Amino acid sequence: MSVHIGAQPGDIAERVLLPGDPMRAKWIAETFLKDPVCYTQVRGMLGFTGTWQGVRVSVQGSGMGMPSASIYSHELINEYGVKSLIRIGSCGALLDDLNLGDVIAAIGSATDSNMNRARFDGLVDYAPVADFSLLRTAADVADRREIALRVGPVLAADAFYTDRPDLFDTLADYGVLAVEMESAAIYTTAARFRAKALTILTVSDHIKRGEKMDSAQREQGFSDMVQIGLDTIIA
Ligand SMILES: O=P(O)(O)O[C@H]1O[C@H](CO)[C@@H](O)[C@H]1O
Ligand SMILES: O=c1cc[nH]c(=O)[nH]1
Repeated sequence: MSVHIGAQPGDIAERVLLPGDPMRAKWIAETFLKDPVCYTQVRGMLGFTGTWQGVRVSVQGSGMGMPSASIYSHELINEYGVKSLIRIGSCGALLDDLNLGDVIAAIGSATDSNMNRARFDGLVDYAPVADFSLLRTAADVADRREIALRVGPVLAADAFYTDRPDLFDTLADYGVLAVEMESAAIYTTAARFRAKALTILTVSDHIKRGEKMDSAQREQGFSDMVQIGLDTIIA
């Protein structure tokens, strides 16, 4: 058992989906995995292992924000031997041509977090990026499933409630698709410890238009994202 995950060695698969919400982890495990077993309830951050098309896959809640996501990705890789992580998250769209329910793969992750500035003494603006093989597989899977997948950069923000919404317009000018709160930390941790990571997101809110998903849209949109994530992680 690690500090934040109550699993024994071998309980967690080498391939892990990482939703922020532990209840989404439960829903994914119960809806998609065969024979899911809950291996941790520490802090209510649920984790499950089952199989998808005969391959062992785990689904682990990672919480909200980069400190939390860093803890779970660090322990999964370093204490449980996890090799591939795919974040399965919700996001707020910044571009006009994105709509609720659209699915995004984050090729890179700009961030206002200070974590990487501290790592590099403020001397380098490290660029957290997706693993290319996972990204290419996700694009192929989405094509095969006839799900439109928008690939581009996102912002991993420290604050959900921001005092600087004007920065979203500037980021949109630079082609940043959406805002969420974990991808930069997961990409950085995976790079540091030689694991593969990808972030797939469903647009749950439109920042400029003030739109929000209702529960039915959320479920259908999240199903598309989860199926891309599962097919990608077992490839
Ligand atoms: O839906 P999840 O995966 O939690 O992701 C998004 O939702 C949370 C904010 O509501 C943040 O964690 C953000 O990144
Ligand atoms: O971080 C997030 C996630 C969903 N929606 C947002 O507006 N922000």
